[in-house]
Amino acid sequence: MSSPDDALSPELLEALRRLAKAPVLLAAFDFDGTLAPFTVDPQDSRALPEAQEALDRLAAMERTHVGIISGRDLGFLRSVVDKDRTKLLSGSHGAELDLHPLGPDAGDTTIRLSGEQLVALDRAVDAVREVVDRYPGAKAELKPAGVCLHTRPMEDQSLSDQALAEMLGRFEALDGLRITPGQQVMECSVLSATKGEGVEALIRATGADAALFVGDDVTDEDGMRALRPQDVGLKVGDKETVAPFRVASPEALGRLLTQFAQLRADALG
Ligand SMILES: O=P(O)(O)OC[C@H]1O[C@H](O[C@H]2O[C@H](CO)[C@@H](O)[C@H](O)[C@H]2O)[C@H](O)[C@@H](O)[C@@H]1O
Repeated sequence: MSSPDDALSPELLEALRRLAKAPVLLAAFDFDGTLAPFTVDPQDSRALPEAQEALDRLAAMERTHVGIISGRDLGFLRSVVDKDRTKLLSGSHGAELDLHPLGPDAGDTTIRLSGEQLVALDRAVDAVREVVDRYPGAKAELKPAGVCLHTRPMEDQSLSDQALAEMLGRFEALDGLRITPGQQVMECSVLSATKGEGVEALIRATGADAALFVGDDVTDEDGMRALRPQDVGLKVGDKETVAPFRVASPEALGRLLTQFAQLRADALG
């Protein structure tokens, strides 16, 4: 069903029509807040059915690659958004790559931490656990190269802000961490990869003539900045962005993707 805030501007429609005609196309997406609305428990998060259907449809088309570039790890992405194993995956904010649709020699990247990085990660995990103990409702999420403090389950907004600020201070006092504030989350990684590297890796691996990248958060801006002049950046929501286009919500994106999949199908004939 369409909604009044869905009407695509003529400029966005024109950009999508142009992208749909690319000889080789990459359509790449952030996950949380973009394909999937936020949930209190990160494990419950799923792409909206309309968005998932459009991604699956696009990924089945010739000369069309679908990528997911997320802060989530590859295990989560495989089991939740790539069940049919047709998508290119960049996990852990660009640190992990799974390029299986391109064949076995496409150049996957897995995380191997040095002794020093493992020590830094242990210290970060301890710091998160200490903050979780002090703030009822706060939760830890462990990842292959990092750890997050989640405060969405906390009822008191000012306590949530306080927990996030305290977590930031604790991370800043430790060595070897890249800190990424997010949406009611404070995350750190012992690796320095960004979503810019994720976008570049997928463009390089697919040889895409043109790419679409869609994201909602601060970390997605690295991906937006990695786009080339012929590519299109699309922001979900109202946060600051370098992207030239916006949609209001994951729901609006799902509807746009249905239209975009049809444009691509028509262009491929
Ligand atoms: O790069 P993304 O795909 O956007 O992942 C960024 C982080 O998203 C997740 O946290 C966010 O979504 C949760 C589920 O909706 C929500 O509870 C939380 O408040 C959000 O910040 C995820 O849990 C993190 O690991 C990702 O790094």
